[in-house]
Amino acid sequence: MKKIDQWGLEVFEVNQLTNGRPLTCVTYMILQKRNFLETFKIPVPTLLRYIGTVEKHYRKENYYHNNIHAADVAQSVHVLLSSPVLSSVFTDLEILAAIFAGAIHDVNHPGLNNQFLIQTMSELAIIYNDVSVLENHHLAMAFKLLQNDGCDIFANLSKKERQSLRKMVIDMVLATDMSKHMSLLADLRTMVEAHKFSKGISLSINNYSDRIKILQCCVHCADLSNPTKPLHLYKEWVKRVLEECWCQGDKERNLGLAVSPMMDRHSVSVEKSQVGFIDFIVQPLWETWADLVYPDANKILDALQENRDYFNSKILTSPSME
Ligand SMILES: COc1ccc(C2=NN(C3CCN(C(=O)CN4C(=O)CC(C)(C)CC4=O)CC3)C(=O)[C@@H]3CC=CC[C@H]23)cc1OC
Ligand SMILES: [Mg+2]
Ligand SMILES: [Zn+2]
Repeated sequence: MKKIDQWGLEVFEVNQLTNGRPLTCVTYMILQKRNFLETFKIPVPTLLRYIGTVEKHYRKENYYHNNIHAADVAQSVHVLLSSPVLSSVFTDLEILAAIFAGAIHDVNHPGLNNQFLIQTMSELAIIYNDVSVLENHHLAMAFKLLQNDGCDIFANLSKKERQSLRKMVIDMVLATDMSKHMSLLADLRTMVEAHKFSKGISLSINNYSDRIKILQCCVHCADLSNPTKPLHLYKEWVKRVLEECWCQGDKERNLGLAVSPMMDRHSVSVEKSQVGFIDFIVQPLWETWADLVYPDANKILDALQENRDYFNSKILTSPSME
């Protein structure tokens, strides 16, 4: 577990070693490492009870949106916020909020996307009026579980700290809704451009909207970090996300609903969709993040490029083999 600070933690091995409790283990290690248990007076039994309950509310039957993905995102947030360029930019409370957001950001995910829940007028879509249905559900569940006996890990924070943490966590998890991706990226680009003119001056951002923007992007980057990880991990995530998408596609087909492109096991080209996902979504976001924390994310950008080239080389070249 000394790898808790490294990009590319063997999170599937951690899952094996912890008998299926990687989220509890990773979250405990990170908070311990950052001395947050002392700083925020979080009793270990309370942390283990709460995060253990959260872990149980991730659906193990999901191939992708499960507790391993949550552990992966929480740990990735931890590494991103350890970036030297960002050292002394964020307060301990902001970092605690971001790690917590990463840990709970997909809790109780049904393995179906917002579009499906809305189209089938599911209970969740009715509750949240079709607006960021999943993301609202993850947040409500996470904060509800805090009220379980002996689970309030934030009991020893001041009222003001609790309110601030809650607002930041809500803003970060709502920003993991992919429908917010383009506007989030545009805002980040604007900030990076503005920061370039203050070259050399360390990232000094003193208004909430800029600070939360960077934290939102940090969690969003972590949520879209699969293609930036060592290839063997990335390939495992591709297998899992496709399995989960294809299950949804099967449900859509059986319900006579239109099957979205990536969800159709009979038509999707795995390699093509990964190259497209990287070119249109992942690379633009990570390029901008890497600009913000230059040069700290250069190795991550290189790994992304290598992984893109790998999948691109696997695309069947001769058209006849389409
Ligand atoms: C490891 O591979 C993946 C991991 C996670 C995801 C997720 N996908 N999405 C959406 C992202 C936006 N989106 C697409 O871009 C689908 N798509 C196209 O529409 C055409 C294209 C750009 C050429 C290729 C392409 O990928 C739909 C799916 C989510 O909302 C999930 C939940 C939150 C974060 C990411 C996650 C996708 C992966 O491989 C595609
Ligand atoms: Mg999500
Ligand atoms: Zn996620």
